[in-house]
Amino acid sequence: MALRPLIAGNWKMNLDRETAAGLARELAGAVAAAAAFEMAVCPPAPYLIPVADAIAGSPVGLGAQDCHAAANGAHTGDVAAPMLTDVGCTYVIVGHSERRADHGETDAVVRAKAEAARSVGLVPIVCVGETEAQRDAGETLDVVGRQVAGSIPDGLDGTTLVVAYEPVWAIGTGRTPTVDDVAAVHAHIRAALARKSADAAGIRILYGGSVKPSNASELLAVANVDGALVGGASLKAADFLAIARAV
Ligand SMILES: O=C(CO)COP(=O)(O)O
Repeated sequence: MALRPLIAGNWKMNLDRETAAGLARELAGAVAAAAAFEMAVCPPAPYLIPVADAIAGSPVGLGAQDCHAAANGAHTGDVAAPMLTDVGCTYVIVGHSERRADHGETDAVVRAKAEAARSVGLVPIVCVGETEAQRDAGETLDVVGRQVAGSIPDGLDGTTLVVAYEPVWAIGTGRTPTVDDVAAVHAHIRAALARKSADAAGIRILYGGSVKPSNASELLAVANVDGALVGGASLKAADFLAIARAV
């Protein structure tokens, strides 16, 4: 991998205040600034501030799991991108398949969120990935290509965006695509990014979906895989660190 890999933990709707801060403290104490990887954690919104405190002064970065497309206003229950920078976030996940499914987020909505994030200097981690039915129908590259085209802003200046390829059927299931399949999709995403940015080669493309210590080194070694977006295995410090150290 030519780019410095990003190992990001998506804690989803898990942990409580104490365990979240404890996990963050453990990671902060274990990661050196000169590590071969960059690490970030994405806790639930109420725990962003205690986690920010726990990782202060460490190389571990902070990300949120979603943001609204508007900078403020009458959007009960939502969180705006400027609020996330205000509490110390550098990343925000947008368009996770769980939000696309639970909240009906379309490519256009995801793109607006990515634009809102970038406008305040947050790096969006834009998620794409096919369902099992789409894979079985041989539609994976079409689906992912369409999602990249629709969810990622045009005319990207620079590399202040990350893409995460997360096959829906691989999330939380223990199943992963073959390394050849991962390579094919990541190459396809790289080509699609080249239509968005002159810096496509510098945009990190993460793989996500059942990444664990036992499969991390083989997945992270695939061409155009520039890190991982980890769910379940990011909730245990030892497992998440083992994944990061597999780069
Ligand atoms: O959805 C994911 C990360 O965003 C992946 O989750 P798992 O690692 O639990 O499969």
